[in-house]
Amino acid sequence: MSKRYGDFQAVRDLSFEVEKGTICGFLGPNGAGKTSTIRMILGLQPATAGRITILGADDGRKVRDRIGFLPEERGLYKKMTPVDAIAFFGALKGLPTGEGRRRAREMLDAQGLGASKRKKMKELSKGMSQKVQLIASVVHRPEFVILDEPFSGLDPVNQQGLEAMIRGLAADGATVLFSTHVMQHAERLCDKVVLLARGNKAFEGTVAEARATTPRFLELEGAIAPDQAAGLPGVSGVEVVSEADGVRVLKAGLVSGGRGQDALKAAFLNGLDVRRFELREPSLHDAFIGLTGDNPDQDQSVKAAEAAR
Ligand SMILES: Nc1ncnc2c1ncn2[C@@H]1O[C@H](COP(=O)(O)OP(=O)(O)OP(=O)(O)O)[C@@H](O)[C@H]1O
Repeated sequence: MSKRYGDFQAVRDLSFEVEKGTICGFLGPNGAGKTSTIRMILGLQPATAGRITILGADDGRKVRDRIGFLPEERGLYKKMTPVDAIAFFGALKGLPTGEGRRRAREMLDAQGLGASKRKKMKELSKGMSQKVQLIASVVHRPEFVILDEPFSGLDPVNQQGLEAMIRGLAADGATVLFSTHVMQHAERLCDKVVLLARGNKAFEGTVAEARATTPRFLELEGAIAPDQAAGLPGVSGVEVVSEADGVRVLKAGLVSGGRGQDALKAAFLNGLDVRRFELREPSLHDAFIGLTGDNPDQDQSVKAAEAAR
């Protein structure tokens, strides 16, 4: 599918599949087109071109009661208790209120939020209310769960809690699609990732397959010049990561089949001042940069606005 807003092409010829019962990460910087795509999947906004199939339907609205959605813009009624808020969202999906309240209590207990059951939403911390909102979006036990940037604004402990919740949903048989610009979450959670940059799909496959697209590299630290590192066997492309008082941290790419120990041996024989030497496997973050040339931490809507000016 594709999406245009006036002259601006937000999503271009995007195509991907999410297999039943898997966790799929939809990854890209802010402004890459993730929310636009999710809104098209849900039938909340029309595609400019293309089509989707979700749970056998050609429009997300036709199967809305079988889908759970956590939007990027969050907010639950501040004066409600978590139990009431969760049951309310369940009722919107056809779940009887009594059953919604029963499930809400059970799920809040399971998430360690039992003590907050009688508080008002406005009294909860951001991490707690985000967990409540996730529970509210899945209390009707949807087959397909779509989460837009579920980790944003959470501290590492709450992020871990949320990761565990997402794993639990998949373990219970749900299919999960979540968007994020933080690659580490996807690295830990996903069966599959779809990488999006400036509205274009850059990659679809497993995390291991994504990593394999990017060469391994060496990290060298010491009083070494980039061209000295570039002369080591198996090394291709050297960039300076940092430099202070003549000591540099260098990132040196390894050619396919290049061996770290050959480079280390040569560095030793050449008398290079190497104080730290590490062979690094590329992370998903490295793979994203390698595949797209973009940094996932950089907001692309800003770039898009600049380009339009
Ligand atoms: N209704 C709209 N009208 C015009 N431009 C829009 C509209 N919605 C999104 N855009 C633009 O389309 C691009 C993609 O936005 P989108 O929200 O889909 O990206 P995203 O990857 O979800 O990022 P974020 O996480 O920041 O929402 C951005 O440049 C954004 O400014």
